[in-house]
Amino acid sequence: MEYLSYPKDISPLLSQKAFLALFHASPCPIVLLNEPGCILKANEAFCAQFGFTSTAIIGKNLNSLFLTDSQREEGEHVDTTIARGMPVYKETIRHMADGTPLQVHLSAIPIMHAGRLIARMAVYWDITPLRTAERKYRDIFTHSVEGIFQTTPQGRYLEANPALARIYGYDSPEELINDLQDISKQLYVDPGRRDVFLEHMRTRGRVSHFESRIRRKDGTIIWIAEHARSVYDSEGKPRYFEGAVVDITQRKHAEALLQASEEEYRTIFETTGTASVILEKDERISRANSEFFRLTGYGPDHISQGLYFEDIVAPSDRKHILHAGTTGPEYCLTQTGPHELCIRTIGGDIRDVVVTEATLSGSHRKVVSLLDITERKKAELMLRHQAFHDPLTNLPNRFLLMDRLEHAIRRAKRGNNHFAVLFMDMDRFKLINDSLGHIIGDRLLTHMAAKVRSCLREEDTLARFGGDEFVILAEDLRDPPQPVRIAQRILQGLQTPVEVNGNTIHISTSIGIVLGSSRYMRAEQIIRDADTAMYRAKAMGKGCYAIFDEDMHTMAVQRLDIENELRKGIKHRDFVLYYQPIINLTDQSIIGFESLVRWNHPRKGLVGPDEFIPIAEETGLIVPLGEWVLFESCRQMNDWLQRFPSHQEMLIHVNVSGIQLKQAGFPDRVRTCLQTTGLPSRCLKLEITESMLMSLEDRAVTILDAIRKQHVQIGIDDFGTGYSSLSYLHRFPVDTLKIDRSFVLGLDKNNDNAKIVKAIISLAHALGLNVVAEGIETARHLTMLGSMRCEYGQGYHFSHPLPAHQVAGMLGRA
Ligand SMILES: Nc1nc2c(ncn2[C@@H]2O[C@@H]3COP(=O)(O)O[C@H]4[C@@H](O)[C@H](n5cnc6c(=O)[nH]c(N)nc65)O[C@@H]4COP(=O)(O)O[C@H]3[C@H]2O)c(=O)[nH]1
Repeated sequence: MEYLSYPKDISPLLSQKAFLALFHASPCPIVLLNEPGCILKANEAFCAQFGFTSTAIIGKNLNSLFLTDSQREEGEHVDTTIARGMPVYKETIRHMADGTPLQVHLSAIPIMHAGRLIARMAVYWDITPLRTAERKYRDIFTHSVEGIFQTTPQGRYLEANPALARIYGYDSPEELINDLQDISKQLYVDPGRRDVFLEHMRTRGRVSHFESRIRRKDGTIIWIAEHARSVYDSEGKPRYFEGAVVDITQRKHAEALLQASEEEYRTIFETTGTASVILEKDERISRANSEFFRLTGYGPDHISQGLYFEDIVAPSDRKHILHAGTTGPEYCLTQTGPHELCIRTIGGDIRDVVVTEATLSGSHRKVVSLLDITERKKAELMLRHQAFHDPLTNLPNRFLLMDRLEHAIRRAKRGNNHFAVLFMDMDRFKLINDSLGHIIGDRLLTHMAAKVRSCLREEDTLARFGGDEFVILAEDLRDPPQPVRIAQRILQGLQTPVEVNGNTIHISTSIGIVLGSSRYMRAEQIIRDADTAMYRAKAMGKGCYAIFDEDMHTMAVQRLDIENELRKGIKHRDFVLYYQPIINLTDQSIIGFESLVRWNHPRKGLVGPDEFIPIAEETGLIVPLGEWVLFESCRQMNDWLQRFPSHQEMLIHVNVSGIQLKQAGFPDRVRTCLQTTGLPSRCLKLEITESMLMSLEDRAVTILDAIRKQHVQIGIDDFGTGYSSLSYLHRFPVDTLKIDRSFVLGLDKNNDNAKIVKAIISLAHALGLNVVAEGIETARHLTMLGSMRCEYGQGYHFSHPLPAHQVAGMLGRA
């Protein structure tokens, strides 16, 4: 304490100018006290700090001035220490003049002279802000939710706050500091992670967002993010690292989930098979999948340069999207839910797509999917076309024509349409088709279609109605003769022969014309009348036209009546069978009977088959009627066989229509009939007309084979009238030829007929068939046929067709 060893009296010091200047200029509050502790001097800083005036405190005892009762003891302790010549340095509380406590650092220094205390000096330093700040930062350190640490570069903890202990699973920071001796090994899960941390510290002096997996005290693994910096010593060497730690495990889990869902979403987005895009609020495409790029030809570059949904919509469909914003190219899809749209690819191709939109939740963005249905649309169009067009000629078919006709009728009823229907049937088409083959037949139909089309106006409908039938619907006619002029043009146009595969073929058609009138309610009625007129035209000769008139109408009505009555007749079984014997021409014995149906009409009496069989065939009623005839014939023949045992070899010839033959399962029905009636199959012969047989073509062979397998015989009826070539005969599995009665009746008058009959008989024999001659009316017929070696015959010369009971009498006598 030499520097404070002053002369015995302090007064000289107090009067030294230099001391006083220094005393007063000091920013630290200082008081100079005499030995009893009374204030000799107080500097300005003291007065200012504690709120005293210098004059008011000079001479006052400092302890009495400053200390509260509770501080008396402390004051005495300081005094005692000072009295022993020892300085006192301590933090304590001193109160200002107004009583406000201040935290101060007190330096109480004895001033000695010759080993004796002569004065003392007290220096105060207000440390209230310092301690407040310290407390504040300590609080932050202690209560922070982030872990705060100081570690040595070697990997030991110097400091850790409670939050860090909590994050790492320790009960207290102290436990953490004691336990974690080597951060590198004990804390980080991934080997080398601490090295990365140290490398950052070395090169940059800090880390931020340094994310690592760490092992907690209980072994569980969590994710943390560290922010830390190096603190260096005066030589620039790192003294320690300090920083903060945040537990980011939940965020990492959330991120992982998000990433997984993002992955899932991306996979779905990419593999959905549908072109998909994400549209921003302004309809800009911000993302697209590879299917979109494949469909549209656009690529990722177009997206990044700014591609709007409108850019891919075909101009024709842009009206379906609506200008939605006021600034920028903002467009939005106007429809929600799946809807069809045409898009234009980068190459300019137009494709049909089904658009489906979904708004992404919580945003204005949308996912728009475009399902390419171009091929499906094409297929639909094709199917629609096929459904309404004939594949051979590409003309409208029956359905389309009927639809247009219904429409024409409705317009006519409103009074703004005069129309006509022309029904055409190619003459002799069947003959040509059968003799020259289908390919040529098809070529002729195509030729006819083109020829007729060229005779019509653009707006007229020409339809292929089926087979060789064509129908024209001519609308908005100016005058009644116009359809006639159309018919004449067609007939004239067809006069030029057609060259097909080296064949020169003359074709013609018969045309039935119906003028549209208000009495027609339905398209079928018009077609029916046009068909009737066409038959009239055919009857007039080939290449004619006929206009449907009232007579025809009457006939058509009569025909309709017959159809209705026939229906009833079948229901009521108003039919009877007559039987005409078939004779062995050599010994004139009866070898069997042909069953011939008659209609026992309630008003007209017995009606012959020519009057109703054609109508039954047209309407399909021949099927139930024919079934009855077959059953009744077999039943009757079996009855005779039972009653007349000497006639065991008799056959029953039953006429079968081609319509019946075409019915699925006809051979099975024959078998059932034989089983039900008990007639032996060898006693049944089915007669099919030559023309029916030809129309069945190859199918006939299969059906007849199935019938013959049951040992039922087959005969060709009306042979010679069906335009068939004799050379076709060998193709059909038949047993008998029946020469049409027109040839037999003319035998004695026409030498040509005799030649034909002779040729037919020889051919039949050559093919192993037997022959039945129909229509033997005279003994001369019989003689001639005998000389031609015809085995069998039937006709009025032997017997008219007879009712069953008369046949029984005949058999009884024979
Ligand atoms: N001028 C003349 N005619 C003779 C003579 N002998 C027989 N006839 C007639 O010639 C027809 C022979 O029958 P079809 O050629 O099978 O011709 C039959 C056959 O094609 C058809 N038909 C008759 N019954 C049936 C049947 O049950 N089903 C089918 N699908 N058609 C039948 O009706 C046609 C006509 O039968 P019908 O009027 O009974 O006429 C019978 C018969 O009465 C004769 O010496 N001179």
